[in-house]
Amino acid sequence: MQIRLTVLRPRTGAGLPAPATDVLVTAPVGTALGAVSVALAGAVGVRGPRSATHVHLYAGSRRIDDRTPLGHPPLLDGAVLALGEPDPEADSAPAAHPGDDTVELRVVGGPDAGGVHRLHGRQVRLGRSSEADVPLDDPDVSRLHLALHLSADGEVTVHDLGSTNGTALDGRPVGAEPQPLPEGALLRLGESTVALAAAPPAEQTRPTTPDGLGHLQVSAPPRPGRPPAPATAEPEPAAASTTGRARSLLSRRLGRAEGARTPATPSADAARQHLRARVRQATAQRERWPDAATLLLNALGPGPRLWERVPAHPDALTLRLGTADRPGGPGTTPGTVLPAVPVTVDLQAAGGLGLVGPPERLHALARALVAQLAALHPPSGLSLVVVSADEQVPLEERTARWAWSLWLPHLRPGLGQDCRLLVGLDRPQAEERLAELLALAEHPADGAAPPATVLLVDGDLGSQRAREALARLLRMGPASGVFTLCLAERPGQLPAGLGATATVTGEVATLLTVERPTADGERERIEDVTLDAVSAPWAERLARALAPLREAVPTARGPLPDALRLLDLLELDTVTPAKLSARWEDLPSTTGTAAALLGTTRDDLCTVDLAGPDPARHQHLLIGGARGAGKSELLRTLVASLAVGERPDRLQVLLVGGRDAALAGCAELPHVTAQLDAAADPRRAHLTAESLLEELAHREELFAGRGFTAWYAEQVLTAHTAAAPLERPTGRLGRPRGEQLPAAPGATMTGTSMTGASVATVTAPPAAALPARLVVVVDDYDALLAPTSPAGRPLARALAAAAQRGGPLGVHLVASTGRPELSAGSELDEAALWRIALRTDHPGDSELLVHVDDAAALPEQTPGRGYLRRPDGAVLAFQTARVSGRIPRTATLRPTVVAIDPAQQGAPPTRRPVRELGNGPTDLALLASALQRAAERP
Ligand SMILES: Nc1ncnc2c1ncn2[C@@H]1O[C@H](COP(=O)(O)OP(=O)(O)OP(=O)(O)O)[C@@H](O)[C@H]1O
Repeated sequence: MQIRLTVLRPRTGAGLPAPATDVLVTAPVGTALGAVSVALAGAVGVRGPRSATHVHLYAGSRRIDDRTPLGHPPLLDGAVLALGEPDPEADSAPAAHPGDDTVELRVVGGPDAGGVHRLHGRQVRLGRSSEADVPLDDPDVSRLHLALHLSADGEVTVHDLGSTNGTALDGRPVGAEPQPLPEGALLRLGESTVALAAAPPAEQTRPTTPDGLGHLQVSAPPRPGRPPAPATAEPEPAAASTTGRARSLLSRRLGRAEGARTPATPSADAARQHLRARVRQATAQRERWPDAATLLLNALGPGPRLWERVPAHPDALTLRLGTADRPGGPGTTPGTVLPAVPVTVDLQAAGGLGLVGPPERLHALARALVAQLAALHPPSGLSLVVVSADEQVPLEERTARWAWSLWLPHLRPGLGQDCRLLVGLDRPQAEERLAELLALAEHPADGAAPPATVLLVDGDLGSQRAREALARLLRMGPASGVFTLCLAERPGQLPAGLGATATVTGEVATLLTVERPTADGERERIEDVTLDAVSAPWAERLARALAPLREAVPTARGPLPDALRLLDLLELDTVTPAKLSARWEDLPSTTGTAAALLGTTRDDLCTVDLAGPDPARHQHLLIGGARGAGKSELLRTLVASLAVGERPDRLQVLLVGGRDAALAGCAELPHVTAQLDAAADPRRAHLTAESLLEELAHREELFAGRGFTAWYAEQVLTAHTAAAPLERPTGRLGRPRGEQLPAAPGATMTGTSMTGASVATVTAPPAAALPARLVVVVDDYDALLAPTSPAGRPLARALAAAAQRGGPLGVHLVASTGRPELSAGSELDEAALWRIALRTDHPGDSELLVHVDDAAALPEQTPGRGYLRRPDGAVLAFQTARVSGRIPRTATLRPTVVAIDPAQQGAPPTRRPVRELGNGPTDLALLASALQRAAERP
């Protein structure tokens, strides 16, 4: 396990910020904080204490117990630990505890947006000065600009403190006389907009589950769709505006809205309707394009809107740049203006966006945009790449500027990029990032569309090579899947090919002029947009809130992972007999299952269900692929996964191995009744073939025309009814513990005839138990079919019979073939409704297997990648999860704490010579041992 933490050194003087160091902690799962606390103190230069008991670490204002395991809350990725004293910043943290009744003041727009302030006390002053209770970094705001009063009964009033530029409440000027400030009303001071809101209710917080590895799994985002427009009160008509600079500021927003608010409508009713439509539209637009404060609250919660913009979302990749007075839509009087509604740019339409202006303001705007992308789009649907390699700016400054973004989970490389994070903070890193993006856009890994990436380029790229790569990406446009945000001081410094621009204007650089494409292919220019900008500490707070969050489903779109661990997918990182038997306990008692989790598709987990959904149809699986494509590993993954999913008395596995004893590792699973090497032991092959045929005949007789599922359910029901009056504790099938179900004559095949003397592990079901579902797994099926395989021929005939008659009887075949042309036309080929093509040598092989030729284009470097054809005809690309790997190296190493150099995060990481332990147990061995013990539990 690896987590990134920040350690704060005790302050050296009052008012001075605590010096901070970011560290990478590498430790086995379950390591307690105490094991690394001395090293954490050492990382910030505090040496001396030899024992953990002398090192006190705090998360916020709370001391952390030394026994807290690393990777569990609060020791999650991105956490800040204060050494020796509570975190001095902890009290100023906004809204970490939703659900109480307090009122919040949110800064919803302007050059210092995003703030969320809990209102405490009777009077709260807002202003530019540090003396203000809510300081705002807005040049148009006076030092002490306005005051809010909170009465004991919860009423809030506002009055201006004699500010230079005035205050406006929903368009009406506010003077020295206190006016009620209702929730949701927009209060304007300078270029900033603030609003009162109730703290979000606790039930709006999305559930999270710690994974023990430093992350919190967040449940899937809501389905794509737009949030409904909330009901709002009608505003009062606006009054006249004020004088001087105040007039110039307010009239820009209010004057035009003013004029529009006196429509010549035929009746008062119609006027009211138009006014209602205007309010509804403005509110709906503000909801749809959330402000920075809403984003922060959703990251901290995490709230319902976190990562809502999955790729299919109608607003995916559309950025809110600021707010302006914009024309009303249908239902409002012509000429109506919606005040202070978001102005957006759709990156999918524009391809790229150029941002021009003075660096400081530009970076604050860029922070708001990157934070917005990260809070609204899940990392599986969007990756972010930050490149800041302009050699005119010192490396330290570039690094400090973008250090906050390094906490965003969207910067983690997911496609084998040679770096720790997707950043380019010097020339070689920038060249590498651009080359990677170009390669991905021009040669997508497996023929699929490249994943969406937003590339932020801050200033010049530092080299001709990188500039050329960017120019090629921009020429490709949205088809490249890369959407670029370019920052420049002057328009002439922007590269060609950006479809939209936003230029910072205004006396104090708080406005934007936006040029963007319209839906009908024209260009549109919008002036006087009050830009949304956020401070660096705000952006870091949001990024740290996102740092530990992970989507509950490992992949939701786009690239398939290069490698996956089955135990991770099964959420069995630490696999114990108790966990396994708990899963079996939860199984339904009527019909056995035969579902195997194989890996992930682009959207979801990849599962094969041999028992459903139509049990009357033959449910077999045929797997084909070239040498080294990953067939044997896929079989092992399938068998391991079947075993986790069903108890050994209800699902049994017969292994028929091919060359290389590829299935040997599975023989230890308690579900495996026999393992046979047909070529090495022709006699047993013969006996096995006979037993299989007998078993089919026996089941046909026993079930008397019914299917396995129906018959099984009936037997369980009968046993359950018979057992009920006994009032004894019942077992998992509903039968009294220790009692047998009614004898099923002949139902002994799995315990006797199919299990031979030379079997590695035999776990027989209780005598006379119900016949279990039987999965016959055959590696190298084509070898059995070959005319040179006399030993295999009887077995091949029995397998053919199982293919034709077995499905409804609960006997399923899973077979792999390296020569699809040999297995083509066989009974199994005819009957298999589930089909997989891993990488094939020829398109024709892929066609034979999954009826599309795509598997021939799969790369050799990613064994286990393939296409699954489901019984409904859908064909999905997937990556097989691995079960024969050894436990990750970090799982057994001594814990280490290493300082992180942010400037090197984009450089190739130092290679470890061995990625897995050479002689530790494989995941399969760990799983088999835990399954055996689970099977022995009463
Ligand atoms: N899903 C996977 N993830 C990562 N590596 C894999 C995966 N599947 C297979 N490999 C690796 O690829 C190599 C070949 O895998 P495997 O033996 O399963 O292929 P095969 O198709 O059975 O080959 P052959 O036909 O030669 O027996 C092995 O080194 C294995 O570790």
